Amino acid sequence: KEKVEITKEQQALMKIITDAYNRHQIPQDVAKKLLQDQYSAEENFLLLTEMATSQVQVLVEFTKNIPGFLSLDREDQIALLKGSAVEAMFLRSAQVFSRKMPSGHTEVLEERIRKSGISEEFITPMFNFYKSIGELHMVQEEQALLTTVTILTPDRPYVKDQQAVERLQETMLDVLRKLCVLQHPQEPQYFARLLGRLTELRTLSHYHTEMLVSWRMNDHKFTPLLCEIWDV
Ligand SMILES: N#Cc1ccccc1NC(=O)[C@H](C1CCCCC1)n1c(-c2ccc(Cl)cc2)nc2cc(F)c(F)cc21
Repeated sequence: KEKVEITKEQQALMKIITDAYNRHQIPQDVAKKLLQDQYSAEENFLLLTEMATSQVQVLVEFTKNIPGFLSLDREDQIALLKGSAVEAMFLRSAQVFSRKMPSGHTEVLEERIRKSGISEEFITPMFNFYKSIGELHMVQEEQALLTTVTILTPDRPYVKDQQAVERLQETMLDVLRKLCVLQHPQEPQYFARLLGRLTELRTLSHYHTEMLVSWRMNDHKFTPLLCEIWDV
């Protein structure tokens, strides 16, 4: 049984990424708002576009702290951001949903989201994903590294130097793999399960345009940044 050991450099890398991930989070907590009041479909849609817009802004700031990201070709940096923004948003939403809350709060939050204006057909796949993320009980380092691995996906549209992105992603995957073995020694398949969630995440993200345009209201307004990032 080979001894899994995180090197000093990998330890430093993990700290940089986890600190940046925690630093670059949206200030106002959307879960708290949703738990406090019930909003109309219009108000919820506006809240979503505000959350998503600031989520993209914090994502840009976060990527600047990924060692090696700024050394990538500038256009490839943009392609990676554009290609991962929706997945990062659902990953963040899943992590918000999976947070430990006082008893009964998760149920209220789920109910509020079910009634927020999202079309029925997307509710089940979305909550299936959220619950499968919750079951993993990720530590914050795993959450930060999983988001980083998602951003560093080489086969996003328009990425020119895929090898450079692949090298960076492999560096992060190696740290994540070791961390999973050390954090979940009783579950050798944990790392594989974690990566399996990224497949579910990509599938869910394919629905995002449909989810937005089918929000139960008329006249869906988007911010210019969201028009850039979302295919709306
Ligand atoms: N965007 C975004 C975002 C960024 C950071 C943190 C949470 C975010 N998510 C959000 O604000 C939305 C709210 C926005 C108001 C109306 C109800 C959903 N959201 C989503 C959800 C994101 C997208 C799409 Cl199409 C459907 C749903 N799944 C959530 C799960 C949670 F537990 C949670 F609290 C909030 C959640």
